[in-house]
Amino acid sequence: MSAEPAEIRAALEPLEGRLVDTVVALDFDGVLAPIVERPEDATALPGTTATLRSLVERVAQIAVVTGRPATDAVRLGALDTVPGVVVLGHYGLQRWDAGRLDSPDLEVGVPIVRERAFELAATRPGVYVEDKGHSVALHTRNAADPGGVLEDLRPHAEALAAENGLQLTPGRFVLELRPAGVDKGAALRSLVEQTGATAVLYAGDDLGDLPAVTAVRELAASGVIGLVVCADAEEASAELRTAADLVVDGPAGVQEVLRELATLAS
Ligand SMILES: O=P(O)(O)OC[C@H]1O[C@H](O[C@H]2O[C@H](CO)[C@@H](O)[C@H](O)[C@H]2O)[C@H](O)[C@@H](O)[C@@H]1O
Repeated sequence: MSAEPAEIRAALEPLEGRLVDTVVALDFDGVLAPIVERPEDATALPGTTATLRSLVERVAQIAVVTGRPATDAVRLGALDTVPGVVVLGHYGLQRWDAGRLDSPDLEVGVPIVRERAFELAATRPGVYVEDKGHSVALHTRNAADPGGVLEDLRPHAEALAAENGLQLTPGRFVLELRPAGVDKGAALRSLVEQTGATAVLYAGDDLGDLPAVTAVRELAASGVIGLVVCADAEEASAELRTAADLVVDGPAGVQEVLRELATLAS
């Protein structure tokens, strides 16, 4: 059940008077953009960029932290219309900032995995391969039995990841094969360190967001005020929902939180 406005206000209270020292980190799919059947059709909920613009100069940093390639999230979210926002793509592997993209070289295992992913999809109707350059995602949302096909694919994906030095990250009807050694938790810790922030708000919805939740809790031990928001929906991670301080109704609920945040004193 989504938080009432009074509950949102109460949760944000510890950030009153310290906006300027707060990092606001937001997942993209399911948090800024409603979930849709085809990844390429995702787009930020109307009002997102206006809401981000109203906040961006008042906080230490707004970052979109996503499993997408950074430039995909920028394009789908029109994030280049929000000066000051940074986008950490591929779970923190890439950084996009003011039109400049920092991205490492491709992992050697990725081309092999890509080829094999297309083979696995060819024999499973409805399975879609998202070629993300640095990673490969097998989507089952449009299969007749999305959960069943995901479980059928899982051991193949696990073996492929292990054989090619990659990491398997499951998500909402998706299995992602991606470079190991990066996650949203490490990305968030770096952001807080770089900005010297004393508070952090993180909003997520899926399994790939859990390392960021751990980071928020660990940062609290060193005095950084943390608030975790779960953008809820039928498919949101139950673990994330339980771990969150505030549960709101999908991207519309996240926008409500951000609008309320913008009313706080700096
Ligand atoms: O970290 P995120 O920004 O949440 O990205 C995670 C993955 O999201 C995308 O897939 C999900 O959204 C799709 C569009 O709504 C949906 O069709 C799919 O079922 C979801 O799993 C994206 O396609 C992946 O590349 C991201 O890694």
